Amino acid sequence: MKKYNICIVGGGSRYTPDMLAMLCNQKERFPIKKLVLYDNEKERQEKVGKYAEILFREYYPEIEEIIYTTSMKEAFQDIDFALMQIRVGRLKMREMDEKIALKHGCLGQETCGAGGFAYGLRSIPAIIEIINVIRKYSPKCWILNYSNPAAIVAEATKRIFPNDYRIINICDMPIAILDVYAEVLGKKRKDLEPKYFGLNHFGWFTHIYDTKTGEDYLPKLRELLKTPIDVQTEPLFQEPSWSATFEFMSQMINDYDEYLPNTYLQYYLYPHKMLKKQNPEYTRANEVMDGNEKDTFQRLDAVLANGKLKGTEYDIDGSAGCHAEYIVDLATALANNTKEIFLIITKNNGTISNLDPEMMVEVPCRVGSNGVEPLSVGNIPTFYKGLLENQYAYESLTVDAYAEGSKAKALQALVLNRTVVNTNVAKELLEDLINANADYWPKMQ
Ligand SMILES: NC(=O)c1ccc[n+]([C@@H]2O[C@H](COP(=O)([O-])OP(=O)(O)OC[C@H]3O[C@@H](n4cnc5c(N)ncnc54)[C@H](O)[C@@H]3O)[C@@H](O)[C@H]2O)c1
Ligand SMILES: O=P(O)(O)OC[C@H]1O[C@H](O[C@H]2[C@H](O)[C@@H](O)[C@@H](O)O[C@@H]2CO)[C@H](O)[C@@H](O)[C@@H]1O
Ligand SMILES: [Mn+2]
Repeated sequence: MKKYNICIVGGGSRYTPDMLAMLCNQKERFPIKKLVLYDNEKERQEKVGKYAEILFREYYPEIEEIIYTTSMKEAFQDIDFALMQIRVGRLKMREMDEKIALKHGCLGQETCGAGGFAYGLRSIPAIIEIINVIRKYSPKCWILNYSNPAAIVAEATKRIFPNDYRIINICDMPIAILDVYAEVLGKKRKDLEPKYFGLNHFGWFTHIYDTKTGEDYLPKLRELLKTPIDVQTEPLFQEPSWSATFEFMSQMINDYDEYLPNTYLQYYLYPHKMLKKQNPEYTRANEVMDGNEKDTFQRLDAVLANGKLKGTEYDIDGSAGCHAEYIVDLATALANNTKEIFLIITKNNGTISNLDPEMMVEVPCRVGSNGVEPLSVGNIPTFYKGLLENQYAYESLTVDAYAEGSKAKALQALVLNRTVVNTNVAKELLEDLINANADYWPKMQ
């Protein structure tokens, strides 16, 4: 079986250690020859890189090469797959995004509203630069991007690299949702085939079919979910903010009599309610910094001190599968032309017939060695069409604001966002965001 050279871009991410463990557990179906970790922060990359060396020595001794580096030139030579998970400005800037929005009475969230807008304008230039360098050294490598805000990143990559079908933007939220609901149904995610339409973090499941019998479980699920659920075995439910998010699904399902919304719609359909739940002094970024990020790097320190994982509490033998396996599923579909179906962010081109062909929509796509092939959705009803056109106009204007360095377009984008709306608020918010992002954003006038 062919062995692949893979590069994790944002190799210092808090997700990387679990992703590496997952790659070790998946080596039979996705063998790796060379592993490269690339990050622009040396200290962080070194820590994860040293962890990778210990992990692979114990669980993947057959690997031929491990490189961790802050040099793009070194990182991107002869790569088959680049997995992109960068967070420009790290969690410190996420905290700024969330708190600045809240200061102006708007929702403070990583990818939605003013937070997602600010994050998008930081991500775009970094991602474009990285893709240009990858293409110089590995012209045919598959670039699997899940750096956020994926909707805005996807709109930018479509515009700058219009013919590059090897750039694929994907999000794991629908996968996490299906994992949770498969458990509610007493099934496995792979028993289910979803029909879905929307934009990233802004979409709806319309059917959830049994892959064998064709039965549509969505009506049954909607009934079950009208009462809040608690899926203790699901790791996400151990985090109060995620269990609250899933609990809130029942309100959305009770209020709307069709489909199954993506969890992120809570922010757009109930912005005032969500705003009231937020603490302007301690946001989700603080929870992640004090929780998952801290725990992850403490775990790495312990492994580096022990020099091993096997026989310690950090042993990965028998560890449960994780959502990140979808990346290997996707990579194997591309490499082996399996034609499996994934929800991907891709150019509409008539897939949703009554929406702009230019929109970057999130829809089921067949995936094979020639890339992604969206599956027809047809016309969508007026309510969804209106919401999606409004949200896409916001996303598109955000990319215009980047491309033209235009404050006017930035203001229009913010006003269109359902979590901002008010022009005077948007003007003040924009000034604060421009000042906070001076090191990252293009100059705007
Ligand atoms: N789409 C999805 O489904 C999904 C799911 C989870 C996380 N994410 C995204 O993955 C990314 C990583 O999240 P995280 O919480 O692990 O963040 P993190 O801060 O732990 O890690 C991000 C890493 O990116 C590095 N980085 C920042 N700018 C860079 C650049 N220009 N070049 C190279 N490296 C750079 C940072 O130094 C850091 O080590 C984020 O964009 C997050 O939103 C996406
Ligand atoms: O607030 P965070 O940083 O914990 O989460 C933000 C991300 O949330 C989604 O990702 C989930 C993912 O769906 C789930 O499978 C599991 O891996 O946890 C992730 C969050 O930790 C969302 O899809 C991402 O885009 C967000 O960045
Ligand atoms: Mn996502």
